Amino acid sequence: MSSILKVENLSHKYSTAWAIRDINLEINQTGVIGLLGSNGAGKSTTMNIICGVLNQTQGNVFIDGKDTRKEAEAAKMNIGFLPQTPPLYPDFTVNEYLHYAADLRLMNKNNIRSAVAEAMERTGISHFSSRLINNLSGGYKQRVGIAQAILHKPKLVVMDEPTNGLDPNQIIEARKLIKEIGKDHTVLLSSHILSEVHLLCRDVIMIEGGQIVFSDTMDAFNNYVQPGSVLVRMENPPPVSDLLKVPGVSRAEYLTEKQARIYFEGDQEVTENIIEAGVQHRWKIREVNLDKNLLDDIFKHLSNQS
Ligand SMILES: Nc1ncnc2c1ncn2[C@@H]1O[C@H](COP(=O)(O)OP(=O)(O)OP(=O)(O)O)[C@@H](O)[C@H]1O
Repeated sequence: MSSILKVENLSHKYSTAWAIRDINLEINQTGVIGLLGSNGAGKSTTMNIICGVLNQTQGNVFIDGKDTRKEAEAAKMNIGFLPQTPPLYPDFTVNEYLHYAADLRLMNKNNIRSAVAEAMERTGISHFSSRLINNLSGGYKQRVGIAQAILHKPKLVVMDEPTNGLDPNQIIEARKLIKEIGKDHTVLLSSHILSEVHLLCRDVIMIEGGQIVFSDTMDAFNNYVQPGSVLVRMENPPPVSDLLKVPGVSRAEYLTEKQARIYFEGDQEVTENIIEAGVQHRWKIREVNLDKNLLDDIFKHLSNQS
């Protein structure tokens, strides 16, 4: 049987500089696979090539055994793509837009109506089907973006930083939906947020400087990475004693008036606990990030090993 995704010696050069070099990957199962890397690591370039939006300089991509260059149409039947900026038309209603997306995918006309209804149902947007996309919140716009990516039931769904720009509540909802979609699709999700990859992914591929520096299961990754702290920025910051009440938090300190460094041990769900406590107690969390220095250390550590 063909792999769902196979990438062979993929390299890409923008004008003179190589953005990615010799990327090799093979994915055979459903589930969420994280493509983790810092800004500029080469995630979007890799994803854009996989999805046929960008032509590679060298190498091959096969989706369900179909070469994306030689059999582009057949390969695209099994790809759903949510780019960093979802390709939405603000003047369309949700229903019109999804019908249009189905047409673009050359779906059988007889199946479109039921496929659109199913995708809306799955992403929780059926009640907004007649609403103009322009009038939706960021979180709902993202759901429409996800709906267009799963409309034709592709084997592979590629999502480029899907929680970027969402508020903490919307992030929780989007992650739930992505996890759900991973149950019966292969989802390749890029992120520079380590805690997000921890929460969602079964396997992780780490890319740095355009090259893969790690590719294995989440469990194997955890042996390398012991995230010990997150940085949390809040509009309405509580006293340290309240932060310590969040399950899993071992220590907390304020770096500035509104930014705390929160330490934890072992529990990968702790960022979710912090976000939930923030919503409950109205701390108005604006940002939750793994300590940037720590992430850089991990990249350095992994890069040196390869
Ligand atoms: N259109 C372009 N022209 C020239 N260089 C580019 C272009 N797009 C990306 N690059 C460069 O290629 C490298 C990889 O960028 P890419 O956008 O793939 O990284 P990324 O991991 O997705 O980063 P981010 O999280 O910031 O989107 C970077 O050095 C970037 O500056």
